[in-house]
Amino acid sequence: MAADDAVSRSVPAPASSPTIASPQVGGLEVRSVTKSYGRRRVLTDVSFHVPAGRSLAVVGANGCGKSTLLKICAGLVSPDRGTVRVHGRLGYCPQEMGLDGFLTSEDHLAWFGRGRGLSRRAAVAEGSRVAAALDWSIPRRQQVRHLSGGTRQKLNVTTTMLSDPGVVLLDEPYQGFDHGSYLDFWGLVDQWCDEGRAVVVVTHLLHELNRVHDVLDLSRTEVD
Ligand SMILES: Nc1ncnc2c1ncn2[C@@H]1O[C@H](COP(=O)(O)OP(=O)(O)OP(=O)(O)O)[C@@H](O)[C@H]1O
Repeated sequence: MAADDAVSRSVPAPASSPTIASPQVGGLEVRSVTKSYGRRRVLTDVSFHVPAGRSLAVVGANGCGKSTLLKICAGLVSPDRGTVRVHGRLGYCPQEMGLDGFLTSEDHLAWFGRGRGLSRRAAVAEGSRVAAALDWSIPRRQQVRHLSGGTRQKLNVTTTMLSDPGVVLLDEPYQGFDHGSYLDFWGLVDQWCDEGRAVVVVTHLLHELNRVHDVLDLSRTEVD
């Protein structure tokens, strides 16, 4: 594989301190990414750049490759060609939630927080701040399988932010949110940009495109 074809990402050293760090400044550069599944070409020569403090919405018809593109950016799927460069720590909020129904929300925060060296108490405190911004008060003992779908999705977003990512990848993250939480979510995107993060949101909601800085329409593969 030629150097230019490799997926490269900068991986930060593990946090040595359990204290809460200041927000990461991040950026994402995608160049000429092409991907097929078998004979089916899903992405052709996709390029874009999300600098620190900017947000990008990825839109397009069902099956045009939005989730595949995000998985490539997250390093979960390899492109056939092209490069992805991630500056800063990466946070990925997948469409299929990686939650364990028999654990509580606090267990999840402690679990994800360990990746950054946070104590359970610090992880719950930090997670509670994100949750509060989504108008959610984290229940102490309820197992995740007993939460509503929208509430599980809030936990999905909250755990994503526990790594204090510089680059935030969100795949239709507001599914099941009530209207107020949905508006809160877009307010959070603004806040994350103000903090210097680079934010990518896969969305079908075209009337919200004025909430982001840039739009990548995979049906056309151009950045407006
Ligand atoms: N692991 C896989 N193996 C084979 N085909 C796949 C795989 N993952 C996705 N596909 C196919 O690739 C195409 C793009 O899928 P993808 O999920 O990226 O689209 P999408 O734009 O996110 O769709 P949606 O808007 O419905 O969520 C689809 O035709 C899908 O069936």
